Amino acid sequence: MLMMDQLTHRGLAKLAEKYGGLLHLKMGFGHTVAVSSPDMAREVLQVKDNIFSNRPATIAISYLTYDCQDMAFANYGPFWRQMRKLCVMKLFSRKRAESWDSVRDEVDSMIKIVADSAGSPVNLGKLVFGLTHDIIYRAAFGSISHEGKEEFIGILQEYTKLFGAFNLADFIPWLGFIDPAGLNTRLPKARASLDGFIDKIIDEHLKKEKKAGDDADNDMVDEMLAFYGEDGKINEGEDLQNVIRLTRNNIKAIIMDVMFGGTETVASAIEWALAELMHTPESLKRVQQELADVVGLDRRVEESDFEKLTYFKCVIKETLRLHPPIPLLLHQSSEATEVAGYHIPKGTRVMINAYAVNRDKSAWKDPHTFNPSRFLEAGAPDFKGSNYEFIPFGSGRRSCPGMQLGLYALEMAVAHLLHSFTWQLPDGMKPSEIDMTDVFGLTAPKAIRLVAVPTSRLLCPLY
Ligand code: HEM
Repeated sequence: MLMMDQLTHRGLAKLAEKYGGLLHLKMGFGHTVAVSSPDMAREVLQVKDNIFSNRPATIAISYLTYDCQDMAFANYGPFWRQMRKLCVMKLFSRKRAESWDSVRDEVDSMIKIVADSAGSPVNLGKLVFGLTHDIIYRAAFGSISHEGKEEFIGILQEYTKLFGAFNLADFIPWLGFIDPAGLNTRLPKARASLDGFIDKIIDEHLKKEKKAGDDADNDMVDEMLAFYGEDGKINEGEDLQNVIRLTRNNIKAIIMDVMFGGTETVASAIEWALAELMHTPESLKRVQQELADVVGLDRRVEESDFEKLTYFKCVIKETLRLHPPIPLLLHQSSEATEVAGYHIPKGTRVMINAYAVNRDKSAWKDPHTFNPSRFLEAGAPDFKGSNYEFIPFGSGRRSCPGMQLGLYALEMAVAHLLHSFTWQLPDGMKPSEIDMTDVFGLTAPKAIRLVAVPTSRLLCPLY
């Protein structure tokens, strides 16, 4: 218990250097195992994927997800399977134009903001966190006016704090009365705020009359309301319309999954990509030269250019390797099993350290150096889930269902910021002086926001 402050992605990576890729920690009454090497990650995420596909839920997570009525925290089983199908086929599907449109529109708005600030320092970190909140808020609720967004972000921030707060009762249940963080009062208050906020949105959507052919404008709440039923039911079967009935709690919990899955992850990756490029000016020069050669300076970059932007794609991969937005993947064993000859009891909490795996020194040359060119080599690993030395989106059953949407937003934002502007550090700061530390939470964003001065680079108007 006295090692709690070492149980971050960095602390566990350090412990793994001493004790190896699989280490056991006994905390209170629970067993925890940390996985830090590609071989061990393969054992857990591929060989024993069926056993390690549950999620550990703390008291706060269970309470805030209405007893795991969502997808991200539901245990593996028929309920999770149908919820995941709903997410993949309906909510995150490329066919649902609203989400992808919201990425394009919000990136456009961001470029306008930056263009208007040309010549002055821009807090890029703050800007891109605002961008991803706007994208996901609009994809979920369809409200272009952003009305109520600030209130909702306040609720999200309290949820993030509550998810991450240390609670002794998670380890020693009968010590729940020792509550220094005030969780026993903060949890009901936070959930009541969310109830008030989303119930209102659901009611508005229920009242809204839909005209035939409106489907292309459906937001995520519309999509889920097509499966709405007061009593709720989830059965096995192929035809989702017949087997799924979602309650309000399901809808609220899934909205929170999307908010947590899709905002900080993408924002921290955008900020890290820009920070790493500014930290290594030769890479920044090379990627901007590629954009100038492939796209030209007389127009803005478009999605159709991406496949020709080979080095740019390597920059995105190298960023996700060094800074996997979710550094620790949390799984739990559903039965007793063995990994590499070691006994793992049923119910063991398993932390797969994507940060340590992506920097494993037997898999990567100079693992801590930002070197996008490593991905130009033939046979370089990809992040689709079958190379266990590179797992920014996880792998197997619980891997990220929002990968396509997340990558789209990440690539659009970084490509536009790099192609449209030249970036300089403020007040004569040197690249080596950029603070490259991170903070540990559900994600691992930059500890100190990146600030840089833009100047327009294009010969055409930006908007
Ligand atoms: C760069 C962007 C993103 C990265 C790097 C990322 C990464 C991940 C990772 C590592 C996991 C956990 C895998 C595991 O436990 O083994 C995950 C799960 C998840 N992600 Fe993403 N994600 C991104 C974007 C998104 C977006 C845009 C959404 C939705 C709009 C999303 C929704 C989810 C959900 C719902 C889960 C839980 C899946 C489950 O438990 O079955 N993610 N993501």
